[in-house]
Amino acid sequence: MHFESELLPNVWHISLPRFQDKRGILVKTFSQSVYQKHGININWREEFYSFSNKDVVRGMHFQTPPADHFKLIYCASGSVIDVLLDLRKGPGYGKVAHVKLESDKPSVIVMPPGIAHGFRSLVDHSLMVYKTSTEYSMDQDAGIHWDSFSFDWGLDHPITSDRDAGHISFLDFVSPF
Ligand SMILES: Cc1cn([C@H]2C[C@H](O)[C@@H](COP(=O)(O)OP(=O)(O)O[C@H]3O[C@H](C)C(=O)[C@H](O)[C@H]3O)O2)c(=O)[nH]c1=O
Repeated sequence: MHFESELLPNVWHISLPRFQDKRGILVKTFSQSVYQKHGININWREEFYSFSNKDVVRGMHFQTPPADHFKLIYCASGSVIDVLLDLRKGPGYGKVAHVKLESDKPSVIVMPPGIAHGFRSLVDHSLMVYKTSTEYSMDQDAGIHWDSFSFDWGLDHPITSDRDAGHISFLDFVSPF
């Protein structure tokens, strides 16, 4: 595992080893000792996954305190443009980072509380896997409208949930982080 870079302060992009042979492929996504060496020592409490078809946009999601959490994500199949919006008060507030996640070149993103996360699927059946450091809390499940901050998703009419279409604009957001 190679800790590539900090996409935003304390947001890690980690490239993963990918072992291929005539049977197929094996990818290791998490190793406690390797992560601990880089100061990432999280008690992951939940894991879940989603499939998304081409031009689906999910996000921008985050959990507010006291359910705010660290989040680990990776694309196990397909490819997405992953987008991160910094909601933490301070000089980095509003900064955006994005990176292509694809199963052919596997990598993981680990983000701390205060980062809104979303992605655009580039193909059908993109499989996104998540770990979080808190258990899901519907009352603290919040979002910012995907098209309300400075990022070009490359399309005007993505497939979104009604809920995501109704999130507040980033301009109206007041950060609790
Ligand atoms: C995450 C979660 C969701 N749900 C329910 C809530 C909704 O009724 C339904 C779908 O949830 P949502 O529309 O929030 O799913 P996504 O839009 O795929 O959200 C996910 O993708 C974006 C990009 C993220 O970063 C979020 O962390 C992640 O939750 O599952 C639960 O009951 N438990 C859970 O832990």
